[in-house]
Amino acid sequence: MSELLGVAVLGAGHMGADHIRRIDAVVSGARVAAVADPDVERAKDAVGGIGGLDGVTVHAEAEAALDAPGVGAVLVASPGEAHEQALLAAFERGLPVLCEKPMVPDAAGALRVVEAEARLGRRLAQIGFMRRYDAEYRRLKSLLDGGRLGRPLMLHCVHRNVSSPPHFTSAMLVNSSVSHEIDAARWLLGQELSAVTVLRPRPSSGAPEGLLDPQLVLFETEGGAVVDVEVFVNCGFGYEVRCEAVCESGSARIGEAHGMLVTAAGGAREEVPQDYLVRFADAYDRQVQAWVDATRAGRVTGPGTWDGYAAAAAAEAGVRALETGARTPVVLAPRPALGDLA
Ligand SMILES: NC(=O)c1ccc[n+]([C@@H]2O[C@H](COP(=O)([O-])OP(=O)(O)OC[C@H]3O[C@@H](n4cnc5c(N)ncnc54)[C@H](O)[C@@H]3O)[C@@H](O)[C@H]2O)c1
Ligand SMILES: O[C@H]1[C@H](O)[C@@H](O)[C@H](O)[C@@H](O)[C@H]1O
Repeated sequence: MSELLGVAVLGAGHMGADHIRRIDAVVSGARVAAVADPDVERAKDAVGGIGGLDGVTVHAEAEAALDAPGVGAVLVASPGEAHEQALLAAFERGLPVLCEKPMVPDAAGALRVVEAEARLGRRLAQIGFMRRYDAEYRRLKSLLDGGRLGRPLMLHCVHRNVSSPPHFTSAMLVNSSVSHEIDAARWLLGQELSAVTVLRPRPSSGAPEGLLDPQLVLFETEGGAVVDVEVFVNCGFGYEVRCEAVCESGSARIGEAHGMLVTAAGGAREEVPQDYLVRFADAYDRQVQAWVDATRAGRVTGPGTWDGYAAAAAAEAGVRALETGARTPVVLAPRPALGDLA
């Protein structure tokens, strides 16, 4: 296919604006065809950032962007609560979608999306778990899959943000931030998560009033592995994402060295990225390029709606565990095959 893929971007906030720039300047084979945001000025600013409105329409309503001229695919970067409606609207129109995480924040809504896609009988959605496209995570995945270190016993994970946005809640540490570790653990280990417990240390004085930050989230898997995640979204000093896999005959650690190491005046200083747009820049680029390439070839690859649902179910159990202090099972619905619900 030689024609560029026309993409409608829903949501022109931090991620949406960055994806608009990426589609325009980094990714090949696609162009921004339409942008929707209820804050139309924000949408116009993002479009202004790629040189203006030539060939791009701006809308207040997501559905209007899906129906705009030249749209052949959709990138959803609105808040999680808006994703179910956006995904179902894209499915109704037969449009392939790349949807930012969390696919849908609640498990029941996420399952409705899985079922809607199963009724179509073909995949249409890729979910934005971009760590699967990060070079270090990919190396760790092939090492574990190769079996050289033996069976993985534990994953020790760290997820720190400099600060959280104003609307961030204690539940969002689990269902927004830790959703990345949930997906990474399922993918790295090739197993579903089976139970979750959340410990709540006394909150940092750097956290906003009432926010339970940090938290220690412990998952058990169906194959008997344990995954611990320190999540700390107001650490104040850097964006740090680490993962160590401890296996029967060795361990492997990623996420340690990202910035430049500057040695001067008798000391050495390593730069620490300040946010995800820097730390995972290459992963977002590869993720969107892979989506565009697959879409233009008539295929859908990468994490799918079942991964989005499984992450939502584990996160929902995690939020219950946070509230109750109890070990909480992760219960998944039976997985429908594509076409099963036709
Ligand atoms: N993959 C990652 O690492 C990563 C990083 C940050 C955010 N995200 C995800 O990206 C999504 C957006 O996050 P953000 O940080 O850009 O948020 P944001 O608040 O900066 O931007 C969201 C934008 O969506 C708009 N919006 C609200 N309802 C809408 C609707 N129905 N249709 C279209 N637009 C709508 C808002 O007006 C706002 O401009 C979330 O799902 C978030 O979890 C992912
Ligand atoms: O929505 C964001 C995003 O997913 C980031 O990758 C994560 O580090 C943040 O904690 C989360 O709030």
